[in-house]
Amino acid sequence: MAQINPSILSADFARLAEEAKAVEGADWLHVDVMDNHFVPNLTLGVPIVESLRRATETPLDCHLMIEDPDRWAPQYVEAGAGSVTFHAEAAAAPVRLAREIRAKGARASMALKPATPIEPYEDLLPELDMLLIMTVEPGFGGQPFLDVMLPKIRRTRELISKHGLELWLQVDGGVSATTIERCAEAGADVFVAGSAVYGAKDPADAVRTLRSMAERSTASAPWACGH
Ligand SMILES: O=C(CO)[C@H](O)[C@H](O)COP(=O)(O)O
Repeated sequence: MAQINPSILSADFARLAEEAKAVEGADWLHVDVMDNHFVPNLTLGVPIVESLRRATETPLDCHLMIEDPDRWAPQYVEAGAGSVTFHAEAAAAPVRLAREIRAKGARASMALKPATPIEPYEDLLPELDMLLIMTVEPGFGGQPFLDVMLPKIRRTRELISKHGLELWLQVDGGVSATTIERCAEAGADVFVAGSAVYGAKDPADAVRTLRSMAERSTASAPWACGH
């Protein structure tokens, strides 16, 4: 089943609780944590995640675009995140960190920037619940989708199938009604959408539309059966 995770990076930060409620019905709320070091932008941290946890029933999918995730990621689990994504380029000990996130009770996920290949991480995949392939350079919403990432999505789906893993494959960046079908056909099953959801007149309806487009595109994919 396709999952749609609205990215609060495109929400109105002065009304975060209302903006979170506006997309109830989404699978997860994608929370973009940026430290102005790993990426050239600054957003929010642990206290706001704690507040969001109280403001919505939707589980929180925290994407840490930060340096030193080995130190900070466990605090996001304690703050109430149901899934925590750290970047492969930033983690000093990704296996140890994934195990710690899981041991604390959240789903462990690792992200790859566009220029980072999947192949060196093949042996780590069983340690993860989700792999995030960035389809823009991380840091800002509203950027155009990088379709040169489609082969990497395909290769990652093949590795997941080869190893028989129950790993979710998330894409983030430029996902919209014009790009989601290509991502789904390539093998993604979790879709982060910022401007395509919060830029819509009815964000909840945008979530439903994106989900049905993705589901139609993957209905006959062998890896999607029973998903
Ligand atoms: O991680 C991100 C940027 O680093 C955002 O989640 C992403 O860009 C979503 O915004 P949009 O759908 O508008 O591209």
